Amino acid sequence: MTDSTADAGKTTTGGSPYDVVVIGAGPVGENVADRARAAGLTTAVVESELVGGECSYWACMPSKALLRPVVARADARRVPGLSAAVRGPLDTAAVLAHRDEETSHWKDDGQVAWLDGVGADVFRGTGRLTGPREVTVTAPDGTEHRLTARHAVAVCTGTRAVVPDLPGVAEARPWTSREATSADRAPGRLVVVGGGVVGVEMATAWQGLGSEVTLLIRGGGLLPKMEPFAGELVADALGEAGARIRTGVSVTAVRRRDPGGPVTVELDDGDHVEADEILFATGRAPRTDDLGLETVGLEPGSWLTVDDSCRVEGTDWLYAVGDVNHRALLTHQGKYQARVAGAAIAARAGQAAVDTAPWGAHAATADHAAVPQVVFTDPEVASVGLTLAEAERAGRRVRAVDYDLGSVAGAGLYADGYRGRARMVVDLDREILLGVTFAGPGIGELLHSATIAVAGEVPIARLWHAVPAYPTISEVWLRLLETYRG
Ligand SMILES: Cc1cc2nc3c(=O)[nH]c(=O)nc-3n(C[C@H](O)[C@H](O)[C@H](O)COP(=O)(O)OP(=O)(O)OC[C@H]3O[C@@H](n4cnc5c(N)ncnc54)[C@H](O)[C@@H]3O)c2cc1C
Ligand SMILES: NC(=O)c1ccc[n+]([C@@H]2O[C@H](COP(=O)([O-])OP(=O)(O)OC[C@H]3O[C@@H](n4cnc5c(N)ncnc54)[C@H](O)[C@@H]3O)[C@@H](O)[C@H]2O)c1
Repeated sequence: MTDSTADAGKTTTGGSPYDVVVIGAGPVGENVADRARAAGLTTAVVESELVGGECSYWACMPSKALLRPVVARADARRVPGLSAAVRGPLDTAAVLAHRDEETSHWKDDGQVAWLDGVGADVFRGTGRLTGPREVTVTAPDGTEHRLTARHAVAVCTGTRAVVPDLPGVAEARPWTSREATSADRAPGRLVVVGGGVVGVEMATAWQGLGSEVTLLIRGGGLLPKMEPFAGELVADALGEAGARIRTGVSVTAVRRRDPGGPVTVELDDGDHVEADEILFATGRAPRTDDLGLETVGLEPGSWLTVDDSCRVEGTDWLYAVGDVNHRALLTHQGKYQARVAGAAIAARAGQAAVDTAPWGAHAATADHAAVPQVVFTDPEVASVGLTLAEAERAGRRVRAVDYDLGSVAGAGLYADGYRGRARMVVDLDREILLGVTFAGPGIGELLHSATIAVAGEVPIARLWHAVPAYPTISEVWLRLLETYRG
């Protein structure tokens, strides 16, 4: 590992230029560096917090560690002969201790060692663009180090949580996803604002770990970007678990008079809710406000618009990969973009052919057509591609085919009284699938079959020959195809 070594307050210029400089060592920056190194390009990576990024320490990993026992218990409670054995509460302290293990106790030695292993030089500090192909790193001790890039700078700085600017919000010290994933105890009462993925996952986790959760939704339901039945099934299960869900309400003010005391949440219908903590799960903003974008003619604080090779429009050297380009705010999709962008940087550096045609080696085409996502709630929700509403908005001639998952033999064996639903959105002109959504216990691992069908544009006539094993939940594929064929 290389560190910035200049005297405090001084600026030093790095030795020879690197081929590639990556700003941000989250999952995406790590993978851009890996691909660049694999192509033989010298690579520097700049990280201001922990190598591994939001995903490893305050997002995917800790949230799933909190959710796993909650969902496993809900599943077990639906198995005859097992349910009585899992009636009691979870051991919250043990769950939190396991979460701490999964985050390596918020230490990044393992991930730094991995980057060392791929041969990238790691610079600790905040990276800022100070001109074309130039990044200045300010180390924690204030020293500055200037890096130059021969071929590419890749911005992989991710996002931060957005907290609405409401009266009293700063004094109330609300939770964002960071506190919700790293808290060392379950609050007695937790208000969650926002019914997107973070809101429903964290409501599920903390309700299961012993908090009394109230979910405040300004719209009509949960998970508004997905098929409507997904949010309805999750809302039913959250309600049965004891959470309160209030739709059509907005928070107007938050008050916490005593720093150790309760928080009062004022609502636009004149009512209020009292709680011990309030979590704002109200979306994300790009971490580009302090990135020196103005030095290269771009707007500070903006999402970085890129082409399909993840190159920022109007430049031939600047790439923006992962959350920061706003294409698909998911770890696996950002890592896919990193593989594409890394290959494109290497091809352009070597003046080799660049294939940015749809589904080409240097085009992140799946971002438009086949983004998979699993929401790890009870029940799980898994989707890929377009919803019916999205396909209709795009002007496609489509038909939605639905099936009650509870009627599949494998689902009945999985859980007593299994509740769930599946939908495939069929492109009637090409007879391929544009999107698939499953909502039900244990369906997360089913998703990749749908991703292959959608990304592969597998004709329905051929899917008919992909025979699901009996008696698994995946037999829903057969039922969907039979329903389509009438
Ligand atoms: C609660 C929660 C749960 C989630 N769960 C999932 C999930 O289950 N599955 C999934 O696919 N996605 C999930 N996501 C989304 C996922 O976390 C992001 O898509 C992913 O982290 C994006 O990776 P990234 O590398 O683009 O950005 P990040 O992970 O945000 O990493 C960016 C890195 O850049 C660094 N950085 C920022 N600015 C600078 C700078 N100027 N100089 C140097 N370094 C800088 C940051 O410190 C950080 O380490 C979740 C998100 C949240 C909030
Ligand atoms: N399992 C997963 O894959 C997973 C888990 C968590 C997060 N993520 C990703 O992280 C990203 C961020 O998730 P998120 O849930 O923070 O964002 P989101 O955009 O999905 O949801 C935010 C919700 O908050 C609502 N909202 C915004 N401002 C509000 C306000 N002032 N008052 C009330 N409600 C308000 C929005 O209408 C929206 O429904 C998403 O893109 C998501 O895909 C993925």
